[in-house]
Amino acid sequence: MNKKKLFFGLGALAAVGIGAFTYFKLKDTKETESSKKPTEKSTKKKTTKKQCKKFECNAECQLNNIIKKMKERDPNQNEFHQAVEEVSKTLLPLFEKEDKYLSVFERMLEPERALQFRVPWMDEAGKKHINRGFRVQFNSAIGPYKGGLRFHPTVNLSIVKFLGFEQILKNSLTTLPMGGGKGGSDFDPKGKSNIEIMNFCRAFMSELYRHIGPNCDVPAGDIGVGGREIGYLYGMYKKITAQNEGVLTGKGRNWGGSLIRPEATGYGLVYYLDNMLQANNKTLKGKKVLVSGSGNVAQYCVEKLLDLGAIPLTMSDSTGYIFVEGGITRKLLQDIMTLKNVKRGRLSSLSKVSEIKYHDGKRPWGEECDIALPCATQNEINKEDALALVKNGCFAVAEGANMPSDPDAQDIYMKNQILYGPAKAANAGGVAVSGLEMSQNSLRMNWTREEVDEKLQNIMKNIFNATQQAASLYGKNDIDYLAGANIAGFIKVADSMINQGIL
Ligand SMILES: NC(=O)C1=CN([C@@H]2O[C@H](COP(=O)(O)OP(=O)(O)OC[C@H]3O[C@@H](n4cnc5c(N)ncnc54)[C@H](O)[C@@H]3O)[C@@H](O)[C@H]2O)C=CC1
Ligand SMILES: O=C(O)CCC(=O)C(=O)O
Repeated sequence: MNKKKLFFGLGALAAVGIGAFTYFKLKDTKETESSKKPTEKSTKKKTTKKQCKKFECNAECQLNNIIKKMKERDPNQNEFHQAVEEVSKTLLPLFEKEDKYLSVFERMLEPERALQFRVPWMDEAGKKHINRGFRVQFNSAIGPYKGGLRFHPTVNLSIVKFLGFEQILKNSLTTLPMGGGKGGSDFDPKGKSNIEIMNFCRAFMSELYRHIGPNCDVPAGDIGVGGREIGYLYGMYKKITAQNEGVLTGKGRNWGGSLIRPEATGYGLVYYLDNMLQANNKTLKGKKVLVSGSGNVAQYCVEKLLDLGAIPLTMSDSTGYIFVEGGITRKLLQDIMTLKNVKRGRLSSLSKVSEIKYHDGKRPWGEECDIALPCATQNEINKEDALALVKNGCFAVAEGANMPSDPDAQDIYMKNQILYGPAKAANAGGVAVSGLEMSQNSLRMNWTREEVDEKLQNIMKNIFNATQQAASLYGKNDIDYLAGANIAGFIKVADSMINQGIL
């Protein structure tokens, strides 16, 4: 190499170095200098794709870059992308006002820790099986990681990350000190014997135990994980560690559980709905309600609807739905609880009961109603379903399940001024009472049913108020509770992350 070329090469390297240093320095400064607000002019600047270069990039352009990078990093995680994109759209007005939050948001998209492990177990016939276990410890800015475990054949890293990401903001909304996490396995509990369920839970905990603890990470239930599974998981944790401590929630009431935890997600959903209706001069009494699902959340949602004088018309499972013209009665609900929780059977087995119409392979969203409460699983309401709801008179949707409405369905709610209670606000009652279970464990005390229920009602009221306030500050309109929930949940976590430095 001649001297001229060497000189030129060194010069170019130095220029790139100085450029990169200045860029990262600028990024750093944005995050730590929280008091510097952007000027009116800079927040209003519109960006075209052409303008999208490092130093001209406004909030929208920077956000697009963050989303692009996230997708490139994990191209196959569709559910996670969906959850993040929904949140990011609603946070843009906040980022435009306070650009310190952008880099925090970027950091928030990367889990603090994502664990994947082998779960080998044996069935009753002596056959060996291998499943995959996951625990994503997403964010601990405001407290120990907290969130459920899902056992379902569809579970993969994308599902666990979408659920864990939602959990960060949901837990923040509860006002309790809980970070976000989620876990599970692609194990399918359907058709397994009690002994097989126990074998699997023991195998799962024999790895998970080393990563969790009452001040570090506190799992609970979700789809396919109820009181029975929490019992087997807790028993194994105790056997390995010799510690009797609040490492899981949803425990049995005789061994550290909280009263009302089984009911909490369904009850909390109806409390949130009731607050949302009252704020819009409506009531629940006499309203016809479509409920999907027939598991933990759906069952107690129907129970609370009956308490408050509404008329639940439907319930469903993965093979179809039941419609009851005059409304599901307490007696029928009791039968469904026994069918699902004890016999572990299908709703189709009720098809011969005279007052029930069973619709095989369908979802309930085509029926006439006032209110829809999806309580089964993600993306169970699509564009066609949402259009059918609107056409058939539905004026409110509140989500018991996590992310049950796909983005098209959400757009339709918005365009038609449907009162929409998004999952991370409306179904936060479950994790809120899990937080109360943790408090009772720490205090070594048990609160009464009435005490816990009163706290749950207050928490759901506060969550509704927080989502309402943030909606009127940053939302597209005063009933944009989706934006309200995302923004109210995000600010608390983001401020805590900023306070704790770049970790
Ligand atoms: N258990 C809890 O405390 C909380 C649960 N959730 C969410 O609520 C939803 C329901 O959970 P759980 O009731 O706890 O579970 P679960 O296991 O008790 O019941 C799940 C229900 O969903 C139905 N289901 C599952 N996949 C389906 C599909 N593809 N199509 C139609 N129905 C289907 C099942 O048949 C069952 O009725 C999930 O989205 C979960 O993430 C949200 C907050 C807390
Ligand atoms: O109670 C908990 O920790 C779990 C609740 C949960 O998984 C959820 O809110 O989706």
